[in-house]
Amino acid sequence: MAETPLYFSAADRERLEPHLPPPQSPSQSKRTDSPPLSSTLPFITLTFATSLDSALALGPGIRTALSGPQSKAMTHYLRSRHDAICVGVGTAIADDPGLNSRLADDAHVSDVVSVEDESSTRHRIITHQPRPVIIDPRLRWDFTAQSRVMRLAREGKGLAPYIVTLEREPPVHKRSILEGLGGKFIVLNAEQAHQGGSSGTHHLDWRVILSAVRQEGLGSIMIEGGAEVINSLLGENTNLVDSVIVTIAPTWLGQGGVTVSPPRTFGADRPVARLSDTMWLPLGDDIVLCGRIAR
Ligand SMILES: NC(=O)C1=CN([C@@H]2O[C@H](COP(=O)(O)OP(=O)(O)OC[C@H]3O[C@@H](n4cnc5c(N)ncnc54)[C@H](O)[C@@H]3O)[C@@H](O)[C@H]2O)C=CC1
Ligand SMILES: Nc1nc(O)c(N)c(N[C@@H]2O[C@H](COP(=O)(O)O)[C@@H](O)[C@H]2O)n1
Repeated sequence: MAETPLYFSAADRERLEPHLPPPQSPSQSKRTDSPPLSSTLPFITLTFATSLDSALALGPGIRTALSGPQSKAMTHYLRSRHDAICVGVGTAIADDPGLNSRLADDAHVSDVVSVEDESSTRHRIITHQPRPVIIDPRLRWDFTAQSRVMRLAREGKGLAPYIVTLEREPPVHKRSILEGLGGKFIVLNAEQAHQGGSSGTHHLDWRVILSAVRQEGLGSIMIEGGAEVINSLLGENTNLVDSVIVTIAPTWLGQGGVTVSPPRTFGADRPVARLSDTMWLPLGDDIVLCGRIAR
């Protein structure tokens, strides 16, 4: 079924600009005073949609629409303004996500081409697509050529993922699907990647993950989720985060949801993290909160 076109106005783009990475191509932004990209890490935007009770989804494995059409368009604009889009394997398994930008072309996006899908229907799409990056240390995601992100890559509407893993020898048939579409496995060195040097856990040092992303030539990354990813970045890795953009939907999902609530890294008497330089952008029924982690 055809999706409603996603439009994001020029005025709202201007308001978001101070919270976005430096533009990489002329069509991505009008901003010209951008600082140079860090050489070792990409610009990192943490972004997700939450309910009023801090839930990302109704429950584990349940794909849950929180964003309305306007804030969804904002997210797809963000996708068009980053080189990469990252989710944990839990999200890849639960959602079978597309992880592309499906923003409708308009006067403000010049990177537009016309493509034909498998049913010979023509679509106009933007050509700057983010590279999906899936964090999957033990290769739990049993993707196929029909997984949504692979189909979109095949149709020229998105890019095939880079899968960050510790598994040195990913299955040959998986490698062939991935590489046939332009994706790849990024195999990390287990000794370097384990936080605290303990290779008994599957918890990897975000700095190592993100350096590997940067080494692929990706200068900016939006990290969308899910809960485990967001909680670990807000809990003990806030120093890595350049910008936070949260869509708040006026709904309560109720108990049992997949929630954002980072661990108390500084003890029980201090907040874990707080935003400064905040900007609130109402979009339809939702509100989008932008800010930086207060240092
Ligand atoms: N509302 C929203 O904006 C979003 C909602 N979601 C929802 O979140 C849910 C999935 O969340 P979770 O189950 O928490 O899964 P998740 O997507 O956070 O993935 C967790 C898994 O990723 C891997 N991982 C993450 N960080 C790692 C690290 N530092 N080192 C090594 N491995 C790491 C591990 O294998 C871990 O089990 C889904 O229901 C999805 O729909 C996901 C993204 C955005
Ligand atoms: N911004 C936002 N709003 C919601 O309501 C959501 N459920 C999500 N989820 C994230 O978007 C991914 C799905 O993307 P596709 O539409 O399949 O491209 C999902 O996997 C979450 O990362 N985000």
